[in-house]
Amino acid sequence: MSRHKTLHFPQLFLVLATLLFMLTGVHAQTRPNVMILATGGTIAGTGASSTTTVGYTAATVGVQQLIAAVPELAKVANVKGEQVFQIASESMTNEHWLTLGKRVNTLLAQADVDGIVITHGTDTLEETAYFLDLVVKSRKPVVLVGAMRPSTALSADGPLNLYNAVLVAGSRDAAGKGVLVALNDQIHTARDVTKTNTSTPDSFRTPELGLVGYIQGGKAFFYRASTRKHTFDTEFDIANIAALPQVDIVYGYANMNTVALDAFVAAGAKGIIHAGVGDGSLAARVKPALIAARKKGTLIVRASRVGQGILARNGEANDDELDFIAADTLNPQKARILLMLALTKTSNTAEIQRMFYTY
Ligand SMILES: NC(=O)CC[C@H](N)C(=O)O
Repeated sequence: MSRHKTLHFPQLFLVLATLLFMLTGVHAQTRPNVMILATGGTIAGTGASSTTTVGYTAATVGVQQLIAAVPELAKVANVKGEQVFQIASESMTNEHWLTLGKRVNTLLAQADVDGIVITHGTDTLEETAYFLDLVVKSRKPVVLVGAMRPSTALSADGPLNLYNAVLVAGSRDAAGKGVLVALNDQIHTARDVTKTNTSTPDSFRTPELGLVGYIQGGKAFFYRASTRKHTFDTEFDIANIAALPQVDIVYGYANMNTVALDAFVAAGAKGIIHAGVGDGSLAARVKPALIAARKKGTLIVRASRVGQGILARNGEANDDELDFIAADTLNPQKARILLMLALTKTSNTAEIQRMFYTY
């Protein structure tokens, strides 16, 4: 005798209802919860006309308007917005970073937040990204995004960049990869990405070390990850930090003098990033001032203005003897961030050099 029973109406109804629920209700529930923290920049900028791509005003459009401009977001994530700041990113300060970092950590500790997108001006986007890469205590994705054209421009890049960033922040594959930067359909690591062009949409690049992924057809694809420690795996904790130590950058060039260096040291700089020419070479008339500053207690990190390559420790200067630190592959603006955070833990140069080879 057959064990099969005919499905009667109430059972059939239940099966159909369950199927319908799975196709609609459950789908909505499984969409990731992505928080968009808006800070300003060109992505929130407006110009006088649709052909204005320079000379516009940054940081005028609010986060709800940014979200409303991309209704497609609702299909890929449960998106909420929060206006953290409304500034052009050249005005970003250490205080803004501490506020933002603490807010990100608070949100990521919540079970109902799966990932965070931060909209940001592009000028210092790489710096904020690297700061967060060192202080965010979570494996959940954090993605920085900006735009090179204001929201009012023809072919504005902000809306698609935002959509892509939300996709990355909601992607399981992005978890544990550190803070990411997504613009122009590409995904980069915070540590290695840099702005390379004053105005074109392909400005964000990771020269030599390479991007880590692409966004295409509504999906993030990853091909590599950084070997450097980040986020959940760093020794830095800003929870109880109200201010960061003063660290400044002196730029190297032919005919360089010590005016800026002396002024920074006199103003109480705890550390100086020497953005030297070439492999971080020290001009004959600047070197004695750096040595004197170190003797007085200021930490000196040798970095390069070149933009690519390893800064060789004990190469252009005897760092062991002078008690200087080599920046490894960090550009000067990122070396400044690591030195500030390092100084919250120690002023031991060997320890700080270890950090520069770790993060
Ligand atoms: N493309 C941009 O976002 C640059 C605008 C502005 N200078 C900023 O960084 O916020």
